[in-house]
Amino acid sequence: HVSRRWVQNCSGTLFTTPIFYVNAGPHLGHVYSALLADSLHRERALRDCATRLSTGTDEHGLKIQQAAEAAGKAPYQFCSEVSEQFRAVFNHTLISYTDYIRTTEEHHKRTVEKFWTVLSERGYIYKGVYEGWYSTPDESFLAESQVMGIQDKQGNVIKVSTESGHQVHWTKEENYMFKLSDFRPLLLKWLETHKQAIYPENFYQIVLQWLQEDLPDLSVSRERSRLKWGIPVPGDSQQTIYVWLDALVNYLTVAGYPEAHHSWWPAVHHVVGKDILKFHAIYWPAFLMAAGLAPPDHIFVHSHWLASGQKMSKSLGNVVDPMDCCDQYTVDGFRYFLLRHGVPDRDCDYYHEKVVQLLNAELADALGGLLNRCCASSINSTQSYGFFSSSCFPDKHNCFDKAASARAMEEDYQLIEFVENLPTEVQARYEKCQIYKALEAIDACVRLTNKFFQRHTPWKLDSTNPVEKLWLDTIIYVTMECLRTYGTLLQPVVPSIADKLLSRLGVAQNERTLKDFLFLARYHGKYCPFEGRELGPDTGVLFNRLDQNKSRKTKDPSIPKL
Ligand SMILES: Nc1ncnc2c1ncn2[C@@H]1O[C@H](COP(=O)(O)OP(=O)(O)OP(=O)(O)O)[C@@H](O)[C@H]1O
Repeated sequence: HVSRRWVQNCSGTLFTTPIFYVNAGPHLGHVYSALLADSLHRERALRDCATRLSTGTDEHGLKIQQAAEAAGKAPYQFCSEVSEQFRAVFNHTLISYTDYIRTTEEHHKRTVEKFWTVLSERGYIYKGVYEGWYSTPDESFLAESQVMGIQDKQGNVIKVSTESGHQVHWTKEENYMFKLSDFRPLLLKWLETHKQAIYPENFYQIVLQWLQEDLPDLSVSRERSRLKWGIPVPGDSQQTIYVWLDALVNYLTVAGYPEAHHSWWPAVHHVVGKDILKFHAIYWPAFLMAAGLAPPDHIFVHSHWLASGQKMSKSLGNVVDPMDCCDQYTVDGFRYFLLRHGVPDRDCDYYHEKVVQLLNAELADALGGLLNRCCASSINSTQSYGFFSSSCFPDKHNCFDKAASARAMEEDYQLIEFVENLPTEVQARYEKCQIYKALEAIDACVRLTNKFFQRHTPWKLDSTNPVEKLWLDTIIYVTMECLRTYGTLLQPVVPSIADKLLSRLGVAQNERTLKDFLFLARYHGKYCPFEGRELGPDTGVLFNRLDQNKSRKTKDPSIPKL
């Protein structure tokens, strides 16, 4: 049975978002990463599994040092202000984080120092002279194969990173190096034996490809004279720990390393954008192996939101403000759109018309319309959950039950089969971080339920006739059971809408988990606590239709303010 399977599979999981670099405020892309992790975390909680969600801010490095200088602020004050902006946006968009970490916190510094010391004591760090190309915006040294020459606006030939396009400069300095080159065989073995470690599959293949290429040792410190805003190397105050090593260790800080991480490590699921795949899928597992720890269980990678065909990014300045989106579409509407339309394995274009069209079709018309119809007092005169009649809807597998009064049709049996399987399908989609597919499956069922309602034209049934009343009550009960399933499954994505829907159906807070979820109990000859229950009092619209032109006019920056 479905619910038994869930309990068996249940173990504690720590979901993480990337920690966000505070050289500028949050945009839609950051919220998307956080939302994916948030709904994975909420879905686990719905199955009564132990789960945590961590997010936070990455606050060291040259870019922050420079951004703070430009803003005329002390680095820590600058970081605190931007970190608070991220926290405010995550609170507003209902990201249910359990841990919010800042890399400037003392306990994180201690974890990084400890982690560095372990790497050093195990012989994976040595001092060397590094000479090569350096990209300040990317905080990375690059091999010759990773740079190319282009002409700048003045016609001078400059070198840029082939991956990010940022200018690079020839740099020579004494650094601590990490023996990354030692780890190629171990990383390959890990990926061979953990084919689901990096998901979706196309990113797994990309990482395998990288491992066929040159894997030089990695510089993991910078001269303190150049980079002051960072954690000093233990025992060498002239060097600062590389910001990426510092940032990645945040996951261990949250897990409680070095004393208390065992109950959460390696049951970790990182959600990351594809731009930081190499750091998470090569450097991070190698650091962990060097420290004698296992790599994380899963790395879920997602692609980018584009604005007019280009990656939405703070350096390009083409970002969409998540707060504006929440104003226009409501928080739940915005969450639904990003998770329903965002496909992790390929980039997605973001534009207003698409959001309005999707939300009107799926949340307002299909889901909201269905709820309205079965709660309308013209059809549901007793304002209740309905009653099930097995003579109208006999058990398909029990031929003795088939009575002359049976009204259910073949398509109705198909509907209940689809809805019955929906929780399992949704769970399978979540396990692969295919939330858009989970939502697609729910939407397909919502549409089938609308058809069921339409097919039987309950508004034509005479409720004063006892025989017709039995069938009318059954139609309402079946529709409500379907809606209860959708409301329960939608909680990780649209928590407020799901709450409104379930409250309207009279489903109590403690009846909303998936642990003992049973669909259509009465059809299976079991007791159903919801049958005949009075509906909740909130008759408000589930999701108001959006006006395509209106929202656009108020938010289009090309329209000058009067
Ligand atoms: N356009 C985007 N689409 C989806 N996710 C994004 C996008 N931009 C950023 N992210 C998420 O936020 C993380 C951190 O991004 P970052 O802070 O580097 O933002 P950015 O706007 O890309 O900055 P920069 O322009 O300086 O590279 C990414 O790894 C990814 O998880």
